[in-house]
Amino acid sequence: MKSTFVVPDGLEPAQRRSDALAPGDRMPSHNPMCFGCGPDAPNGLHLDARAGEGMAITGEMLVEPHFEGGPGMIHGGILSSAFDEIMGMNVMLMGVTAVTAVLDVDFAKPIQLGSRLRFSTEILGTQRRKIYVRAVAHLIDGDGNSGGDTGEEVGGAHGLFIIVDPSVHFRESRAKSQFASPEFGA
Ligand SMILES: CCCCCCCCCCCC(=O)SCCNC(=O)CCNC(=O)[C@H](O)C(C)(C)COP(=O)(O)OP(=O)(O)OC[C@H]1O[C@@H](n2cnc3c(N)ncnc32)[C@H](O)[C@@H]1OP(=O)(O)O
Repeated sequence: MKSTFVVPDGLEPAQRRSDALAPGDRMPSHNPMCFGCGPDAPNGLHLDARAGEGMAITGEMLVEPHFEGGPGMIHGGILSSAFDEIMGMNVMLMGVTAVTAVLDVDFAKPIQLGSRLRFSTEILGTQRRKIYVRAVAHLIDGDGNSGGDTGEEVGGAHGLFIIVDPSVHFRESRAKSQFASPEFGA
């Protein structure tokens, strides 16, 4: 992965919450209307994420026709959103609420509409409220059911997430949401 993102030395290892999902379990959406993972978001990415081993998760996504940027190609903002979401879901393994402060994306290869992408992401470590995450995206091989990451690597990303108190962070915005949750202070 090509990147100028600096991951500091001496990070603390991230701790998986004691009741985190088992490897292979589907990760629930944190908000049904979320553009990235929400099943009810009409034009969303509908990322399907699974818990992995340790501090890793995986996710899959179909590059839908309405994700077009250049002719026949994925829009760069869509790939960025997918990385943002899958890394944000990765952070949920820790049992904290965190928001993205920095997103660094390597658009390594063009991605055509109709492709299926597989994301692999892991938490690199923490420093106070900061959580450092890295992800890569591969094309899923032609048979459509490999589920592996043996296809071509088409992108990579780093994210810096900051732990927040959801009842404070979403206090003013939550009334605008179509989804109300006690976690957001509703
Ligand atoms: C179940 C519910 C799920 C809830 C949500 C799950 C979402 C999943 C996926 C989607 C994720 C998103 O897109 S979230 C949406 C996009 N992101 C946002 O809207 C965030 C908007 N920005 C903010 O609200 C704020 O800037 C924060 C919260 C990120 C930081 O503000 P703060 O709380 O005042 O913290 P602050 O003291 O400034 O910084 C804390 C530490 O982070 C460092 N830091 C802060 N920003 C940066 C930065 N840009 N670059 C480098 N470092 C930074 C500081 O130096 C400091 O380090 P040190 O002094 O400790 O060294």
